Amino acid sequence: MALTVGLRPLTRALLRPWARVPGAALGRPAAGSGDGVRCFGSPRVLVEPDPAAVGVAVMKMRNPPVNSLSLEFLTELLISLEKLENDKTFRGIIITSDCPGIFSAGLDLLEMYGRDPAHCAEYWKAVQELWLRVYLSNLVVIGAINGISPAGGCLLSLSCDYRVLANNPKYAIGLNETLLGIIAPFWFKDVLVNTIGHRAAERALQLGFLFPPSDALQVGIVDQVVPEDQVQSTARSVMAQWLAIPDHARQLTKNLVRKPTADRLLQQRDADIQNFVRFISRDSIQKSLHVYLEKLKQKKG
Ligand SMILES: CC/C=C\C/C=C\C/C=C/CCC/C=C/C(=O)SCCNC(=O)CCNC(=O)[C@H](O)C(C)(C)COP(=O)(O)OP(=O)(O)OC[C@H]1O[C@@H](n2cnc3c(N)ncnc32)[C@H](O)[C@@H]1OP(=O)(O)O
Repeated sequence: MALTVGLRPLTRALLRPWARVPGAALGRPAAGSGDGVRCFGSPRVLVEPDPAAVGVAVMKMRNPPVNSLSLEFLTELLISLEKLENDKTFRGIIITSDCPGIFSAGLDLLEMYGRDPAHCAEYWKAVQELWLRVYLSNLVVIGAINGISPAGGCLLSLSCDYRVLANNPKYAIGLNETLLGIIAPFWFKDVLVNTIGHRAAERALQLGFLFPPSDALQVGIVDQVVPEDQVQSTARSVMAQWLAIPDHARQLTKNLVRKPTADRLLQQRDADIQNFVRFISRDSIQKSLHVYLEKLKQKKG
């Protein structure tokens, strides 16, 4: 899937061979990777082969303070995912967070507030790309959700094949866009409907539900809820179960199930980008984003 077509110089520069990142070349321990484990990645994404599971990589999101999906962060995630897809030694990825208490705060609001249409278009293209890359990945992708996961963070989780959520009442998950005065795009909606059903999705989307773990399990937005210190080990054991299936058969089946949903976006990516730019540029929407960003600041007292 072409990554750099139509992206501006900034993003193409970020997509340059990731090995440019000091100490993060495949085979050399990246800064802070501790015991020399062979890993790679970039400033905001650390990818470590799982020492206890052959063919499994753990992708740690580390864009403090809240793993908000900025353009740079999206680009680094895309680069890491592409490298894993192209490295045939890997069959599965566990996606998790290195930011305490937060899986991902979703799309970076500052990429959509006060930005020109060209930037919004570039940003939305990267958001589309991340979803398509995860949702259609040939790898087994398991979300080890160790923090709160609103909106874009929920979409990332829903795009995994399986979701393990830590049993901490603060770690709510959901597509809460209406609480911000915006809406979830059709492909966010489609993934939620596919996961929890039409009526539950309709209600959750309109009310901007953020489901605490027990409710998230009950409605089906996550597959398992476990004590916080068992999230990674549970993700690893589920991965082993999924990797026991022959890759080719599993990949063809995943594609059979997911391609119709992905095609709805693939067939209208440019129109979706234009719709997003028109929508997000509305004065009323910019005002909503401003009010929401102010609320976040006031919350800190
Ligand atoms: C007709 C329609 C046609 C077409 C429509 C087509 C498309 C429309 C599509 C529009 C876009 C929709 C899709 C949007 C998806 C999204 O993801 S929007 C983002 C949603 N995210 C949230 O609501 C989460 C907001 N954040 C929080 O609730 C909290 O920060 C937290 C619970 C995640 C963490 O709380 P704390 O630990 O207390 O941390 P703080 O709140 O103090 O935050 C620290 C710091 O980070 C900043 N920040 C937090 N979240 C974001 C974010 N998402 N983006 C940018 N920045 C964020 C926060 O402001 C603080 O900043 P500082 O004050 O420290 O500078």
